[in-house]
Amino acid sequence: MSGPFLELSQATVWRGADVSIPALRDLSLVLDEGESVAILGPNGSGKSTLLQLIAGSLRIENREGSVCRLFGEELWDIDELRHRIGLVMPEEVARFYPDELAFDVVLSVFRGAYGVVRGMRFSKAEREAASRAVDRMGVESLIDRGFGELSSGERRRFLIARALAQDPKILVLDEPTTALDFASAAGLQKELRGLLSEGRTLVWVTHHPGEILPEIDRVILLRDGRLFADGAKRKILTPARLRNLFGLPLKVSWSRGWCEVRA
Ligand SMILES: Nc1ncnc2c1ncn2[C@@H]1O[C@H](COP(=O)(O)OP(=O)(O)OP(=O)(O)O)[C@@H](O)[C@H]1O
Repeated sequence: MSGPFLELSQATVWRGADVSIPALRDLSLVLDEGESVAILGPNGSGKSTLLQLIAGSLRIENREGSVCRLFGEELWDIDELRHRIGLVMPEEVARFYPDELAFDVVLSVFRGAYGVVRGMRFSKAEREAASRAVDRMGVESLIDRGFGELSSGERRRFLIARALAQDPKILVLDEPTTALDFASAAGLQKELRGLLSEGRTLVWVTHHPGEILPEIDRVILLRDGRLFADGAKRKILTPARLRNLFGLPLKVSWSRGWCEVRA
């Protein structure tokens, strides 16, 4: 372990002007570098909001006793943070023009931009780092294709390559296997296990407990923007707790570190 990269204490986050309920409420949580974690919860429970807090792109309500520290700092430089934390969110796909070259999508991370990099200069080191990340995700044959021409799974791989190009130690993934077919999801899981074995830390939001990799032991459950449970997955993912969380009876079984949940 190398110390906390996120420290939240009584953190509340409001999103949107006309809302009466915060997206996260009084959340207290510590995430340590070296400890990967899966985050689960019903729709609207605040999972993506928490990821954006981790990536430094949202702020908490300024209240006495409320704290949000990233790498021990309450003020951070977003460019520096991007080198340390790679964020992949499904809605990023829509931020790129369909005719953007897939390789340019990867390069855009070095300028904190979403595409439109034609005309920008990149150093040899940046191009090489982008190529390494693309190779890593197995999409090198597609680099000259338009981003909009790619399948969902291919686009997802390019977005992960984009996040990896800056070699972050922490990778934050919002539902990375959504819309992927069985083989693509399994292939991506294999790549992500490889990243874990290199000592990277994954923060993985998922709707499916069955996707939680055996290497990831800690599970955080959110409900209505609050912390519902946090701990070792075998203690947390029990039928009683999941019934409480999702409001329906569920069966839970385990096999070699994988969890299966059925209605
Ligand atoms: N840009 C926004 N403006 C206003 N409210 C928002 C915005 N984004 C999210 N919210 C609200 O914040 C709350 C938490 O949303 P969030 O996206 O974090 O939940 P989630 O657990 O990731 O949901 P899902 O599983 O559906 O992706 C929800 O009530 C949502 O409506």
